[in-house]
Amino acid sequence: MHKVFATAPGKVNLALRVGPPRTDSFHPLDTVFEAVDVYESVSATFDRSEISVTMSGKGQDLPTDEQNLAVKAAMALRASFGGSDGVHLEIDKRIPVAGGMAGGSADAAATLVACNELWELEASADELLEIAASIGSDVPFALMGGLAHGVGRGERLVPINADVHHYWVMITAADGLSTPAVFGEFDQIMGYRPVPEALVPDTRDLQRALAAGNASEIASLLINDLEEPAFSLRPGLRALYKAVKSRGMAAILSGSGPTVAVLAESKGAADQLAKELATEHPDAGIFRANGPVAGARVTEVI
Ligand SMILES: C[C@](O)(CO)[C@H](O)COP(=O)(O)OP(=O)(O)OC[C@H]1O[C@@H](n2ccc(N)nc2=O)[C@H](O)[C@@H]1O
Ligand SMILES: Nc1ncnc2c1ncn2[C@@H]1O[C@H](COP(=O)(O)OP(=O)(O)OP(=O)(O)O)[C@@H](O)[C@H]1O
Repeated sequence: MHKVFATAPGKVNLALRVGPPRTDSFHPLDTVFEAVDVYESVSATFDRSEISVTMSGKGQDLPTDEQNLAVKAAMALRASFGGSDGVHLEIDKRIPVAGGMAGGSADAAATLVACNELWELEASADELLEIAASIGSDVPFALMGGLAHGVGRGERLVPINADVHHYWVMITAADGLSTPAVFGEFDQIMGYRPVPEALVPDTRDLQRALAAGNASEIASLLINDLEEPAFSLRPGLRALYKAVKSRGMAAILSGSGPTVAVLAESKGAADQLAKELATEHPDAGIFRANGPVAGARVTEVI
C-alpha cells in the first residue's frame, strides 16, 4: 500500500456547558456535538521514516513541524505501536482555522485513520479514540462523528441516536479566536479559580429532544456558555449574533467561536438565508453546512 486518502468533518456544539477549571486547568464540559459536512481531506503517502506535512486551502500559514496537530497525531500513533514507518501528509483545509469548528482536530482524526491503514496497524476504534484524546479534547469526536454527548474535557463520548437533519448557515470571521483565551475569559467573567471537582450544568433536555426528533425544542435548547467570553473578547461578534437573532432565527456560537451557526427550518430556508447574509455581511465568510454526518474515514487506498 502506497497512498491512503481520508476525510474528517468539522463540528458544532449544539449545547456547550462549562464548569470551573479543574486543577489541570482544563474545564469540565457537558456538551452535545454534531458533525457537519465541511470536511478536511488528508492524503497520506508512505515514507520510509520521516513524518512530514504540507498544507493547502485555508492552512497555508499553519506550522508544519511537530506543532501541527496532524503531525502530532501521526507521531502519537506510531509511538503507541512502536513502529518506524513514516508518512508524508498533504492536507486540504476547508474548515476555518481557529474558527471553533475543530478543524485542527479533524486533521488529526483523518491522519489517524489514514496512517492506521497505511501502516497496516489494525488499531481498534477504542485504541484510536484513546490516542485521539491524547492529542486534543475535540479529536475523539472528529473520529466518531454523528451526534454525541461529551463529558470530561469533551473527550469522553457516548453516541446519540437521533433521526434528525440540520440545515446550518455558518458565519465566519477572517480573524480566529484562541480557544485557551476564550476559556480564560470565561474564568475571568465567572470569577472562577481551579477546583478539584465541580458540577457542570447538564444537557439532558437537549438529548431527549434529539432522541424524540422534536425540531422546535432542539432549536430552543441551543446553548453555549462560551458565548459571553467570546463576545467580550470580540465585541463586533455580539452585534453580528444579535442581528441574526433579531430575524427570529435559532443561532449559536460554534465552540469557542468566532463562527456563528444559524439553524434553519429547511434546506430552502438555509439556502435563502445564506444568500441574504452574504449580501448583508460582505466581510464575513458565509457557507452552508448540514449535519449530522459520519466521522473520520478512509475514502481511497492506492
Ligand atoms: C471549545 C471546544 O471546541 C468545545 O468542543 C473544545 O473544548 C476545545 O477543544 P480543543 O480545541 O481540542 O482543546 P485542547 O487542544 O484539548 O485544549 C486547548 C486549550 O483549551 C483549553 N480547554 C480545552 C478544553 C477544555 N475542556 N477545557 C479547556 O480549558 C485549555 O486552555 C487547553 O490548553
Ligand atoms: N492542522 C492544524 N489545523 C489547524 N490548526 C492547527 C493545526 N495544527 C495546529 N494548529 C493550531 O491549533 C489552533 C486551533 O486550530 P483549530 O482550527 O482547530 O481551532 P478551532 O476550530 O477553534 O478548534 P476547536 O473548535 O477544537 O477549539 C490554531 O491556532 C493553530 O495554530
